[in-house]
Order: sequence, then structure tokens, then C-alpha cells
Amino acid sequence: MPVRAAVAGASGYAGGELLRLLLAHPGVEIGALTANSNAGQRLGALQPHLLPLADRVLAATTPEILAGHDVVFLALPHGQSAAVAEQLGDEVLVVDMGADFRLADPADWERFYGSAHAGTWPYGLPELPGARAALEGSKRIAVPGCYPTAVSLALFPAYAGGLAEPEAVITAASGTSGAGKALKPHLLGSEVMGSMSPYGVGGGHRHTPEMIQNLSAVAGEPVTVSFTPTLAPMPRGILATCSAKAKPGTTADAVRAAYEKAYADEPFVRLLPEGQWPATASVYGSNAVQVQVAHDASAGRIIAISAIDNLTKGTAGGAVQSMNIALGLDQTTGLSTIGVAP
Ligand SMILES: NC(=O)C1=CN([C@@H]2O[C@H](COP(=O)(O)OP(=O)(O)OC[C@H]3O[C@@H](n4cnc5c(N)ncnc54)[C@H](OP(=O)(O)O)[C@@H]3O)[C@@H](O)[C@H]2O)C=CC1
Ligand SMILES: CC(=O)N[C@@H](CCC(=O)OP(=O)(O)O)C(=O)O
Repeated sequence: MPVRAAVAGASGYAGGELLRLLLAHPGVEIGALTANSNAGQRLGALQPHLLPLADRVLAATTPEILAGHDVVFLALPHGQSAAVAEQLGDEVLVVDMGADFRLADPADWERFYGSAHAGTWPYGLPELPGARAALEGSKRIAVPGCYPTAVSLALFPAYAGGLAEPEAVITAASGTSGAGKALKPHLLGSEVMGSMSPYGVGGGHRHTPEMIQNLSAVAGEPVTVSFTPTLAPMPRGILATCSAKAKPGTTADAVRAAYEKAYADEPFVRLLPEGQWPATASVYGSNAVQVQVAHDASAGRIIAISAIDNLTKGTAGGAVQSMNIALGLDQTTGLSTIGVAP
């Protein structure tokens, strides 16, 4: 019997990518599709690439419409999920693709999101130590932010292996879909095309506490993170370049071995052969993550680089992978590691 899944926020980028994946999932039947200002519209008018669902009409996001499903995905702006989730029963699996339930520390939430903290749910990054067990059988999942997904997967093996000092410096370039569909003047085509620009510099980006949370848990001590995001002129993709000071005595072989150990059995993470470097084009539309690591002996630093598709592994693919684990399905069900090229 397939599970019946509702998608709130079906008119947005994350909801659209989720529907693309759910259409190919053998264990899921797509139920209610909801939106906000676009309620009443045909999905085909907003997500023309989702041909099999083109004639479905978007409903308003209400508890009545979302009732009667096995799984409810919330692809809503930050701060909107908690109020919807609390009106859904304890028996339904709720997968929040927003930020509302990612952070454990209420002070971090209040500082970066400016509202009251709603709580903390099992974290949907199964590759992190301990995360998969917390997802098994869970009725609540907090899907990670796209940058924290890329950064945590690039760096956690260095901390798990005890090889890196607790200070990380990260720059990451993201495609523009990361900012959502709502009109933003700095994201007009003429502003973005042919240019790269940083934003949220100096510790201001809301994903910083999420990265600190993930890396500190693995390191077993507080890790500081200096994170600089950059907007890149492409629709999808994140390339995260992460660096941490190597602990004394660290060798290139030890670094390689730590990454091989971390990713030996992970179906979505590909530690590239030495000399080959991650590229966003290689993971376009797929749930795959490319990772590469180097030991810069002259600078005494570990450099780890990852590439993901922000909408797939960075959001909707991560959501489906975690749903699979929560439901007791193989984590790869309905998900592909095959990209699109050129
Ligand atoms: N884009 C990305 O790469 C990633 C996104 N996410 C998360 O996914 C969530 C959605 O992001 P994204 O799809 O990019 O955003 P979009 O702006 O593209 O879509 C937002 C969706 O939420 C709906 N919506 C807006 N306000 C409300 C409301 N008050 N009540 C109910 N529904 C509402 C919109 O409906 P309508 O169209 O009718 O206004 C639309 O369907 C965010 O929390 C984001 O953090 C997570 C990781 C990566
Ligand atoms: C390019 C761009 O603007 N990216 C978004 C983050 C992407 C994302 O989806 O993060 P959440 O899941 O936390 O929303 C940003 O920097 O705010």
C-alpha cells in the first residue's frame, strides 16, 4: 500500500522539486497540494514541468485539507511550519522543509529568526553520526538547510576522525533557487547574470548556528564557524569550500582514511578519486553529493569541498531520504544519483 502524502507549499521551488521526486517514488501517492496566495490556481500554471499534475488545483493550507494523509510535507517560509504542524495529529509523519525545528538552542533560533522557538525535531541528515537512528520510526523530521547539508557533509569526517581543530572557515556558492520564488530585487536576472556576490558576511547568515550545531556534535567540543555565502549565476547547486586547521601530526593519508571510512557505505555520497574535484553540474537534479578533501601541508589545513543540488539533496531529496528511513523503506527508494549533463 502506498503512503498518501500532502505537500503544503506546492507552488514554491522546494515544493515543486519535492513533487518531481514523489512522482517517481513507488511507495507514495500524491494527495492534497496547498499554497497561500496561489490557492485556486492550477499547478500546471506554476510548475509547468510537473506535467502529470498539471490539472491539479492548489488548495488553501488548512488543517482540514491536510488531514487524512500518512505524510505531510511542509515547504513553507521559515516560521510558518510550527503553527500548521501543531494542528496535525501525532500519528501523521510531518516533514518540515523549513527551519522551524532544526535548532536545539532557543537562543540561536531567536537571534537568527527573530521569533519564539517552536522546538527541535529529529534532524534529516542521515549521514551524520546518530542521525539515522533518530529518524527510524519518527513521526517528525526537520530537513536541514541547504548550506548546512553541503558543509556538514564536507567537514564532519575530519571532526569524526579527530583531525581538525575546532575552527572552520567556509565559503559556499549557491544557485539562485536557494532564495525561493518570491520576487527579490537583488535576484533579478540582470542583477545576477554574469556576476557573483557575497551576502550575510561576518557571521550574519542564519545557517551558521546550524553548522556549528552539527560540527560541534561530531567534534565533541564547540566548533567556531566563519561562513561566507555567495550568490552564483546558476539556478541550482551549492559548492562549499571548507577549511579547518589540521591537528598536529595530521597526515594526508590519515585525512583520506577518515573520509573513506565515513563514506564507505553511504549511497548518496561519492568521495571522489584523488585529483578529481566536485562540480555542481555533476549533481544537477540528483540526490548525490560529491566530496573531495586535501591536506594542505604547507598551511597546515584540511580543505574539504562538496557539491550538492540545493533543491534535491539540499531540500526535497533529503526530505524523501529521511521519510524513507522514518517509514522503514530503503533510504534510496525513489531517489536517483544520476545527474543531467551537459
Ligand atoms: N529553495 C531552497 O533551495 C531551499 C528551501 N528550503 C526551505 O523550503 C521552504 C520553502 O522554500 P522555497 O520553496 O524556496 O520558497 P518559495 O518562496 O519558492 O515557496 C514558498 C511556498 O510557501 C507558500 N507560502 C508562503 N507563505 C505562506 C503562508 N503564510 N502559509 C502557507 N503557505 C505559504 C507559497 O505559496 P504561494 O505561492 O501561494 O505564495 C509557496 O508555495 C523554506 O522554509 C525554505 O527554507 C530548504 C532548503 C533549500
Ligand atoms: C541563495 C540563497 O539565498 N539561499 C538561501 C538559503 C537557502 C535555503 O533554502 O535555506 P533554508 O532552508 O534555511 O531556507 C539564503 O541564503 O537565505
